[in-house]
Amino acid sequence: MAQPGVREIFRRFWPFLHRDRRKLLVAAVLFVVAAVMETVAVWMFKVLTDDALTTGKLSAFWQPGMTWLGTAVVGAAASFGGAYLTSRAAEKFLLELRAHVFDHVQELSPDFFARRGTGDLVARLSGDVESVERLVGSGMLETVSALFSVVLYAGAALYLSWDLALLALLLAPVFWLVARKFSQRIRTASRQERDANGAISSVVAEGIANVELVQSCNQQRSQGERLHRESLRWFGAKLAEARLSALYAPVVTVLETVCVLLIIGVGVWEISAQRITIGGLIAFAAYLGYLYQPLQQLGQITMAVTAARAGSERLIELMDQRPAVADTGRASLPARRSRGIRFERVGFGYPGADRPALADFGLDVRPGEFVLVTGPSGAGKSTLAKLLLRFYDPHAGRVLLDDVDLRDLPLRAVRDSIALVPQEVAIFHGTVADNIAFGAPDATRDEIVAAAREADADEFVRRLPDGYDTVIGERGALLSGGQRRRLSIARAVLRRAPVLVLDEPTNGLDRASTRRVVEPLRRLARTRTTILISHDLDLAAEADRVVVLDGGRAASPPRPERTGFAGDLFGPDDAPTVRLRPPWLATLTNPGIARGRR
Ligand SMILES: Nc1ncnc2c1ncn2[C@@H]1O[C@H](COP(=O)(O)OP(=O)(O)OP(=O)(O)O)[C@@H](O)[C@H]1O
Repeated sequence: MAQPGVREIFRRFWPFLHRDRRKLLVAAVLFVVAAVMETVAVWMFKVLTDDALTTGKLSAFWQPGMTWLGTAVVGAAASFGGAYLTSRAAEKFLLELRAHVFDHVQELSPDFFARRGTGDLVARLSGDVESVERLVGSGMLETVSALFSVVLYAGAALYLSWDLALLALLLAPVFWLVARKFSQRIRTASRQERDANGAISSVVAEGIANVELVQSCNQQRSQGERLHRESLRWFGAKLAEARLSALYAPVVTVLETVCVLLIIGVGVWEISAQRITIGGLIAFAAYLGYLYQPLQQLGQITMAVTAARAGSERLIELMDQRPAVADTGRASLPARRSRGIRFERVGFGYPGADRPALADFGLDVRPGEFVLVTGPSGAGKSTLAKLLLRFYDPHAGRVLLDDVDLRDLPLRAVRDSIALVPQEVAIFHGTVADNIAFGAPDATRDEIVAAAREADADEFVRRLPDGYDTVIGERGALLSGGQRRRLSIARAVLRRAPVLVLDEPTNGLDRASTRRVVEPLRRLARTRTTILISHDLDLAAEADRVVVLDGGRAASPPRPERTGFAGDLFGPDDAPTVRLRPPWLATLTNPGIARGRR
């Protein structure tokens, strides 16, 4: 994507300022008033010099002196009001833009986040948002104020001495050229700095998230080196940016001094020819001094534009990402305790993947049924859950909830109907109670405790130092794997959804922990439609039916009765059951062991 121009930046981001446009207008008027007051104040200084100072007449002092004081007070008030209103609008712009981008990002599919570093997204929501504000909010007003100041001061200078003023204005393009040169270089450095900054945040965020893996593999040094590499890249770009920014002000100051000296020299000659008074020349020099400041500001606005173009490019890229699913369905579901689910010849492939994750897949789960979905790694089991929660839409076929296509339902209704216990248990920094109530923030403490009981989590929670008020660190580092799972199940229970989907809830747990997860599951499944995704064949005995997925297709026919898994899948010893047994199962177990469990 090409960097957007200023017009495009305003088109995209003005809506976030639109509500404050009146305040911005008032601020602009106040800045103009302040500039007018400055102009009048300098003029009063000229009058004082010529009428009172050079003549020594006190009577000539009062009127211009009081006028000067009055303009100073009004100018100060206008300046304060303008600055305050600008800051207020600017901060609100930041709040609204950040909230909008964050809300938008939250609607994107999980796949989007898998392809991007967290740090990069954080950088876009902080530095990039601010760089856009510095142009669209405060930058715009500064430009208005600087332009008015230039017109007023230049007008007053022209009025005092048009030939001196012309000489000064002829020198102005020098400043413009210098600003242009600098801004081009700063643009490159700014973009590089932002990219490197995003990469640093990603390395740090990943390092912290995966600290156990890093330590167990003794990879601290390589992670440190990764950070060092990105830091060096950032350091180089930041230094280049700092060098250019730091050089810009002194270069302008030297140029300014040369110009002022040149003008004073010519001014002395004008005085000798009596074309200007001494007060007039001093006021002229003052206007010139005042003039260079807004000119300098205009130069800096060029830099703000440069930074905003780089920042807005990255923000617009984010804002233009379309969610994988459209929330346009308006159908409604009948009120019911449990719901049926049907996958009808579903085909789906992830963006960029070379083969489909699901192909011509069919599955009919009756209301209240408990289905175990099993199969080898990569068979498409988690994809089923993702389609069911509408993180994605199928490319072919339909997924139905109570005979209604998910696409015809509002997203909220779909997700309110289905509680997911994901493979990776997400824990937020907060108390145990907050974590359980994440999907149902209005739940009372009694409801939270009841959900924890149902998930067999109550006992271990009560043993924690502050019970339900114990703050568990980010990612639940204080809890065991099994405890985290039970917490996640309690969270799903509290949502009281008619469908429960569990993705590998016993993965990585020992027998005792598995039992403590399975027990509550058995109870929960009695009152809900349940889909349990698992490699664990021991769980088959809990289910009404077992569905085997292989390569994105159903590999075994579904069975209607609740008779247990082992016998169903393998049949009696002498039956030709190997046909039903996918190759990966043959290495896992044998019929004798499987039946022995029952
Ligand atoms: N975000 C993604 N982008 C591209 N391909 C993906 C993505 N997620 C999964 N896949 C691919 O889709 C296929 C099905 O993945 P899925 O996660 O559904 O398998 P699974 O049966 O749940 O595996 P496991 O038991 O290991 O969790 C795999 O080939 C996987 O590599």
